[in-house]
Amino acid sequence: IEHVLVHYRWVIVCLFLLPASFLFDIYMTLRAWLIFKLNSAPQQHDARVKNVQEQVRNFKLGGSKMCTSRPGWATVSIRLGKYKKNMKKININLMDILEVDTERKVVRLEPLVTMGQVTSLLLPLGWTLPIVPELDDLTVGGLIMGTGIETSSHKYGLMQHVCESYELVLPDGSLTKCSKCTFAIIVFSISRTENPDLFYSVPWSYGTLGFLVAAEIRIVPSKPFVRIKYQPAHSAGELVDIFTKESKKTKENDFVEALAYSDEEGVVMTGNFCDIYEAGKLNRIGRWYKPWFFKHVETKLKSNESSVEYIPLRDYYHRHTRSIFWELQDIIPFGNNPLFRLLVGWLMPPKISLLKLTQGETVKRLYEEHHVVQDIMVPMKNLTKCLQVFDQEIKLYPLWLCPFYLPKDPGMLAPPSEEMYVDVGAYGEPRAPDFNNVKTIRRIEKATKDFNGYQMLYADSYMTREEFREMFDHTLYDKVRKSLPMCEEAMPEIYDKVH
Ligand SMILES: Cc1cc2nc3c(=O)[nH]c(=O)nc-3n(C[C@H](O)[C@H](O)[C@H](O)COP(=O)(O)OP(=O)(O)OC[C@H]3O[C@@H](n4cnc5c(N)ncnc54)[C@H](O)[C@@H]3O)c2cc1C
Ligand SMILES: NC(=O)C1=CN([C@@H]2O[C@H](COP(=O)(O)OP(=O)(O)OC[C@H]3O[C@@H](n4cnc5c(N)ncnc54)[C@H](OP(=O)(O)O)[C@@H]3O)[C@@H](O)[C@H]2O)C=CC1
Ligand SMILES: CC(C)=CCC[C@@H](C)[C@H]1CC[C@@]2(C)C3=C(CC[C@]12C)[C@@]1(C)CC[C@H](O)C(C)(C)[C@@H]1CC3
Repeated sequence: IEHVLVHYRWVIVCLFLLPASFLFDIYMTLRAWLIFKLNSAPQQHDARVKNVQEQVRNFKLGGSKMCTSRPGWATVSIRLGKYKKNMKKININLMDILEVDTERKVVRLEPLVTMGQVTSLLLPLGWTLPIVPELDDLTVGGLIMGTGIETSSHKYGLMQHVCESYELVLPDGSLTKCSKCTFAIIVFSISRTENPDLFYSVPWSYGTLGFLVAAEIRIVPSKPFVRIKYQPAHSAGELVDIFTKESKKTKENDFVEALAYSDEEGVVMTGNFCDIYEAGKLNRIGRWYKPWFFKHVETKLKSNESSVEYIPLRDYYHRHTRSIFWELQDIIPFGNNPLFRLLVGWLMPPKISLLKLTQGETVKRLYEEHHVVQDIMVPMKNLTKCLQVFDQEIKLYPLWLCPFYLPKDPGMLAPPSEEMYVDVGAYGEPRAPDFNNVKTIRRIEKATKDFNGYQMLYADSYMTREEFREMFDHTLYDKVRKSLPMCEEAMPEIYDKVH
């Protein structure tokens, strides 16, 4: 049965999930279109927020705590969110783009707006978010309460570093706005002044301080294409050298990313916005019949020379969406076959939420035992050692390498000094002979802590509460939880949601 479930999962996926994903997308597109034509989103926002406040005010203290009502299967994470079972679920039905203000260079978004929605709206206007995490279905709320990273992060940092303000319904039902500025502004019905402590403790808080109802995120001008340069490397030293050097060029490179295909080979990609492309070098990698991006990049290893291509901006942002990084090859083994792409490619990828909903206990257990999904964020100077640990412990390729700048802001991440970090992402089936899910991941978590690094918390974490508190600085978080009325009684702690 296990063999059939794993090797023939594609039958269910191709016959049922792909058409279902397609119908769901049509529904969402029609809905967004209708809302914009009726121009109703901004007017309905205040009423919807009042509804969230009412639900929170109706919560009775004692025993259970509060979380959002978003079902576990709908989220972009490995978790099913079992903690939600016994909690009071607050329905946050806020999924619209409220305002695009090109003068102040900010966009005001509701928490269920997805990255796919943002790029289809902003790019035609010539604007973009400084950081656009690449999976279409990632939401603003999840990326702010968790974290978000992209290949422009070497310039801008993480999602939290490009946010201007958050509007939250607090555990006592009051509405507040917080931002990093220290001067007081009173906006509409929002009665409190800006609260920088709250602002800095929201990222990585996983919805344990209150409910996000809107956020202002910076926007930057965009251009229609990305000029991308592929630099193949044929030793680990060369890969780390080129990657480190390119990540430091924050002015010259708009995007930096690398894929390591083995312990000795990888390709570093640097990208720049541009208005026009050279004839014959345009590659619309987002088209349904094109090869999966990571397979396309792998072909660059055949040569020692670097090469250049032009990719439409939206195709670039969502370059890993069609193959769900490299996860889809395990689910539909022939998904990258040219004939399959030509005939069925336009239905791809299946929605992650539908895959989760239909996966069943056995597949879930098999994934838990024989699959790794981890993103580890370490200082760039420790990258070589980190790659060695990954090779020894899990031997899983490709690895995703994404640089990001980490300032020394207050909050959960307290790096010893501000510096360039790198996110090392491992997604797939490990080939290390001694792999044991819990033991191996615990060893990787320990190494991460020794490197002054952080584990991304959408994935499985096996740290004890003490280890978790050593990795993430809870000083400000604890202070804010104490100061917010009813917070400690009504909201769970981060650890209780993510461990
Ligand atoms: C509040 C608001 C104000 C705007 N103001 C201007 C303006 O002043 N000048 C200007 O040139 N453009 C403005 N736009 C952007 C405008 O939506 C785009 O130009 C858009 O692409 C219009 O073309 P369309 O109606 O054919 O697009 P559509 O096909 O209707 O939309 C394009 C994509 O945008 C997304 N989308 C559209 N509306 C919404 C919404 N309300 N919530 C969430 N997602 C949505 C959808 O995902 C869709 O796929 C504004 C958008 C909004 C939401
Ligand atoms: N490139 C990248 O940066 C990528 C990032 N990710 C990760 O994926 C996750 C995002 O996935 P997504 O499905 O969008 O989010 P989720 O629904 O998984 O939400 C993540 C957390 O944010 C909380 N949250 C979400 N919305 C609100 C809100 N309005 N108010 C209060 N709390 C809220 C949730 O709380 P609750 O538990 O109460 O529901 C949950 O704990 C992030 O953790 C991100 O780090 C994944 C892939 C790529
Ligand atoms: C920081 C970055 C770039 C993170 C990328 C993370 C992705 C690779 C993760 C996020 C959600 C994720 C864990 C998921 C899966 C693969 C890896 C994903 C896509 C899959 C699709 C694997 C197959 C599983 O049966 C199941 C459907 C449950 C999950 C769903 C979530």
